[in-house]
Amino acid sequence: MKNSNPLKFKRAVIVGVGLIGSSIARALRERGVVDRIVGVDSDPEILARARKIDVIDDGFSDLKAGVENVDLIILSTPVGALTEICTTLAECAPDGVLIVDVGSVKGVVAEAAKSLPDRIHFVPCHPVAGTEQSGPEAGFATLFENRWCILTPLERSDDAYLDAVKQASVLWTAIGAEVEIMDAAHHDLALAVTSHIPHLIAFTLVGAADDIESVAPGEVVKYSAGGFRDFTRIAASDPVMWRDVFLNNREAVLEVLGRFSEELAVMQRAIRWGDADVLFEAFSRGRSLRRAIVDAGQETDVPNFGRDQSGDTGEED
Ligand SMILES: NC(=O)C1=CN([C@@H]2O[C@H](COP(=O)(O)OP(=O)(O)OC[C@H]3O[C@@H](n4cnc5c(N)ncnc54)[C@H](O)[C@@H]3O)[C@@H](O)[C@H]2O)C=CC1
Ligand SMILES: O=C(O)C(=O)Cc1ccc(O)cc1
Repeated sequence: MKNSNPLKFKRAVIVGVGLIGSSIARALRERGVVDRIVGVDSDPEILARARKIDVIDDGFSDLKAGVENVDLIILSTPVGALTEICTTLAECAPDGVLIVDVGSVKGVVAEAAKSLPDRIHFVPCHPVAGTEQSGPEAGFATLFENRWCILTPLERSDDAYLDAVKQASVLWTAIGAEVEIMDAAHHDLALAVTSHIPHLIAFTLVGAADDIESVAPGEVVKYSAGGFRDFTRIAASDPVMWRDVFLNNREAVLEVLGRFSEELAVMQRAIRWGDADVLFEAFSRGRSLRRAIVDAGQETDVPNFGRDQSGDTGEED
């Protein structure tokens, strides 16, 4: 089933037809990269919904049935499901097939991929693009445009595998992403800083505000200011997906959390003792980093960011 043209696949299967899976399906279709897209999902209702909006041509609850005759497999389930999926694919994936995943953690994916024989080419990937929403209706074709996709190739150096890494890279480029290659451990530490801990802080802050809400009923919602609203958007992210991220990136997250707690203690002390310089210095660093991100064009401009009511993006020109 090997496809000689990296930009044209005959039949792709999306395993997990949610936000990311459906966004990839839409993007692949729009760019003419695949002829036919089938979906596999453990939830039959998701398959029915995805078919209704034409994200997939056909749907299967059974992974074995779904991967028949495919030349591209895209795994877009929560990361906790990947080990079992790989065990199944080891038996039933067609020879020479390219597999990519989209998981937010990569060390665990490399472990899961160890069950696969070398006749199957799995290239772990992480598109660093998304929203707080879930499900097939939430996806959109432009999600990956001008966003990074990090590839963390397995420790294989045979030609067939190196070719698969190139194909994966071309695939992401074809749907608008910029590709970077790094090792899985580095990825997991970097993303703990830039994504996992920020989500943990948002979940914790919003949870704490909800507790305080019971002291002053209605006030958290009534007086929620822009900053808090931004946190609530992030805290609205899928609980299954994020449970799996924290269960599977424990070491890196705990390392970064330790550093964060130290910084928080410094701020606590500065506030207690009225240390204006420490506070000013810390807040200035925050502003500079934000400017660097905006200048690099990495600020997301996706719908439903909860900013449309006031029209205020909180952005400086
Ligand atoms: N949401 C985001 O912003 C981003 C998510 N990711 C990664 O993408 C993956 C998917 O996330 P979303 O699309 O947001 O989730 P989602 O909840 O929208 O979709 C996940 C789908 O997988 C299905 N599923 C769960 N277990 C399954 C199994 N064993 N077999 C088949 N289907 C199964 C669910 O029924 C659901 O339809 C996760 O691994 C996440 O870490 C990566 C980048 C961004
Ligand atoms: O919605 C947001 O702010 C995100 O940060 C989306 C996101 C979630 C998980 C990822 O692995 C990558 C991107």
